[in-house]
Amino acid sequence: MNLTVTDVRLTPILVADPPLLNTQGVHQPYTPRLIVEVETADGITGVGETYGDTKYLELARPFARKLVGREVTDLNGLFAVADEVAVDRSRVSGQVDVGGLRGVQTADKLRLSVVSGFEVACLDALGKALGLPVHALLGGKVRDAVEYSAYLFYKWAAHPDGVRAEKDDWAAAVDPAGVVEQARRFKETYGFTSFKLKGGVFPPDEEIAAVRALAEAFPGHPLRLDPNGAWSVETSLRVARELGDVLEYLEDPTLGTAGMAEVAARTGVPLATNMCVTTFAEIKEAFTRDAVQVVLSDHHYWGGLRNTRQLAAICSTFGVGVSMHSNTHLGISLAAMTHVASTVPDLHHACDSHYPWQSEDVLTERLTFEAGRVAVPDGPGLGVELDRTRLAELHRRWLDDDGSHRDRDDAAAMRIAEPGWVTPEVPRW
Ligand SMILES: O=C([O-])[C@@H](O)[C@@H](O)[C@H](O)[C@@H](O)C(=O)[O-]
Ligand SMILES: [Mg+2]
Repeated sequence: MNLTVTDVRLTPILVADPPLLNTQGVHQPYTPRLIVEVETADGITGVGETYGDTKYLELARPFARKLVGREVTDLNGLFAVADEVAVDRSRVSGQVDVGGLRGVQTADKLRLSVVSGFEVACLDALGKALGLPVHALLGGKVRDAVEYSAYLFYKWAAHPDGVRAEKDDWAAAVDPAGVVEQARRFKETYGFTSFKLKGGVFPPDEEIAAVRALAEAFPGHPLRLDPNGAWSVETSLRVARELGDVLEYLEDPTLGTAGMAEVAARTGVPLATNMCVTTFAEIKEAFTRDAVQVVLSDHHYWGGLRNTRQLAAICSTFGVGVSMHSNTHLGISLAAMTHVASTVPDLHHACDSHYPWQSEDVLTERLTFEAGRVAVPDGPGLGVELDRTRLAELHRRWLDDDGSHRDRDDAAAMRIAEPGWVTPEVPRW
C-alpha cells in the first residue's frame, strides 16, 4: 500500500445561502467554501472541506504544495507544515471577525482552519485505503447516530430585490409566529427535538417573546438562544431571569470571558460559547473563572477531528460540557462532524448544524436526519462521495463571481437593504 500524497486539489466554490439574519447583518446569497482533495500514489482520493474566504485560500495553496510527497498517515506532521505557512499580519485581529462570529482571529487559528480541511481529507483517504470508517481511525464510535438541534434563524422571505440569488422555499421569520412556524417545519422534516434560535437581531424583548412562543409550542423541548455577544452583562442577566425556566443554555449572551464569567456567577442558566473559547490558549482563563459551562467545538477552527477529541477530553476533565458549533457547511463537513461526535463519550447536547439551510451540496447523495439524528457512516473513510459535476458547477460560480461573494460579509449584504448599515457596536443592547 503506497500512502504517499501525489496530488492535492483545492476547489473554491460558492454555495447558495438564504437571507438569514444575525447581529452583524444578513447572509449573502452565496457563501464561499473550499473543497480539498488529497490523492495517494495508489490513486485513492480523500476529501475535506473548510472555510473558503480569501484568507483561508491564501494559506491553503502553499500548504497544499508542501503536502505532496508526505504520507496521509502523517497527521501530526500537518501542524508542522502549517507552521511553515506565513500568515499575512493584516489577517490577524483580536476582534470577532466580520461575519464569522467565531471569536478571535489569530494566525494559529487561521492555520488550524486550513489544517482541518487537509486532516479530514487525509483521514478519508486513509480510511478508504484500509477499508475502515473515519470513526474507527479515531478510536471507534460510542454511538451509532449523532443528535443535532434545529438551527432557527430570523429570516427574510427573499434576498433583496435585484440581487442575484437562488430561490429558497422557507418563509420569512421575523416574529414569534414565524419562528414557531420555522421550528415546526424543522421538526416535521428532520425530527429535531431541540431548537436553537440565532438571536442578537431584534431587541431582547422580541427574542424573549420568540423563545417563550417556542416553549409554548414545543413544551419540554430543549431551547437555546444565541445573540453572538450582542448583549451587556445586565441585559444577559435579565434575559436569563426571564427565560431561565425554559432554556437548556444561553449561548454567548455577552462578549468576552470577563463578561461571561460575570453573567455565569449571577445566574443558574448554563452558558455555552463558540466565541470566547475558540482556541486552546483561551481555555485556562475561561475554565478557571467558570465563565462557560458548555464549549461548542468546531473541528474547522480547532484544527481537525483529533484536536476536537483533545478539546473534549479537556472539557470533560474540568466538568465542562461539550457540543458542536456550526457555520455554513456542506455534507463533507457534516460527515466529519458526525464521525468525531460519535467518538466523544461526554456529548450531552445536540450538535448545531446549518446543513438544512444549504440546498446545494457537492455529494452524490445528501446526508439525512432521521429523528433529528445523522446515522454514523460505516463505509470506508467519511462514507461520502464527491459529485464532480456539481463541484465543477459551484466552482464555475466562484470563478464567475466579481469578488463580492468570495469573502463572507454579512454587513455588506445588509447594506443593500439598509444603506448606511455598519456592523453594530457591542454590546448592542
Ligand atoms: O451563520 C451565522 O449567521 C451564525 O451566526 C454564525 O456566523 C455563527 O458562527 C454561529 O452559527 C454561532 O453559533 O455563533
Ligand atoms: Mg454561537
